[in-house]
Amino acid sequence: MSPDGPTKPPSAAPLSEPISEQADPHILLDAVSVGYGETVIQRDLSFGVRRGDVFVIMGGSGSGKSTLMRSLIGLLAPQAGRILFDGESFWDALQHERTRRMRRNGVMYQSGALWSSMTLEENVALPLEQYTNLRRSQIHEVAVYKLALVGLSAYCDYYPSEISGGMRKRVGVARAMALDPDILFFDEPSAGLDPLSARLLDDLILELRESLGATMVVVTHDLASIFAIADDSVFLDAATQTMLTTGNPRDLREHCEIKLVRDFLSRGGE
Ligand SMILES: Nc1ncnc2c1ncn2[C@@H]1O[C@H](COP(=O)(O)OP(=O)(O)OP(=O)(O)O)[C@@H](O)[C@H]1O
Repeated sequence: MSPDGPTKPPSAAPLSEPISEQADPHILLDAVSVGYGETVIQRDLSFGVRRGDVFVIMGGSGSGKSTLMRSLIGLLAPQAGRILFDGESFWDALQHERTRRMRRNGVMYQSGALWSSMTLEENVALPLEQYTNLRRSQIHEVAVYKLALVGLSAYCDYYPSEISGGMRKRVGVARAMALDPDILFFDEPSAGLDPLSARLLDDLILELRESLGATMVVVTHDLASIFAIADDSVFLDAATQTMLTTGNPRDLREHCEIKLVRDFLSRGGE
């Protein structure tokens, strides 16, 4: 195997091997393939996400990051393999168990995905109204609290069109946290943001990890974000349609034996 070639992924090991070094991973992928219909986008994905880590799914455009994300958040069944949360196989579970699990996973979508006709508070309250039996006054309290966590308590009555793109993303984070998830998924959080707003969102992700202790899974190809927030990562490759490596991105930038990964993490300039 050439150290520079995108050949067999060094860490795509069977379940019985190195992944077990991670005691009690929060999320575990075991030989997962994802794609659409007969078309495979990524195959043989085997890695663990440690509890409380910020874990980044990275790779070039079209490598399948969002596709993998869809399988992790319950929108797209994998073509093969297992995805385990707390040791339980998500896609093998009964529908009502899957639904219960999905409620424990918060998702922040790329656009923020807010309802334009609702105030920020109403947007954050929506999952509480849908999935809990809380009284109206309690829902109000929780929604205001979540907006305060993302620094927007003064904007509860604003509409999405009245705030900036960075603030809308924060509302998306507040809504993703509404049901006190123990895993938070972020799809391209910095997309469309200026560098300063993107940096503030990175800071927010780290603050929330500290204060909530949640596990964060982030899809991004923004290098500044990757180095700012990631404890651990997986690199997906479009050409070989599989993962090339896992690890802390700073370590990978310096020491990864695969040139493609080093080039990606240093913008091609070493
Ligand atoms: N609904 C779909 N049906 C069929 N193919 C799809 C669908 N969505 C995405 N694809 C294809 O899957 C491949 C991976 O796309 P995906 O969006 O997962 O990549 P990505 O790494 O997230 O890309 P980017 O960084 O550009 O957002 C692409 O070739 C894309 O055309």
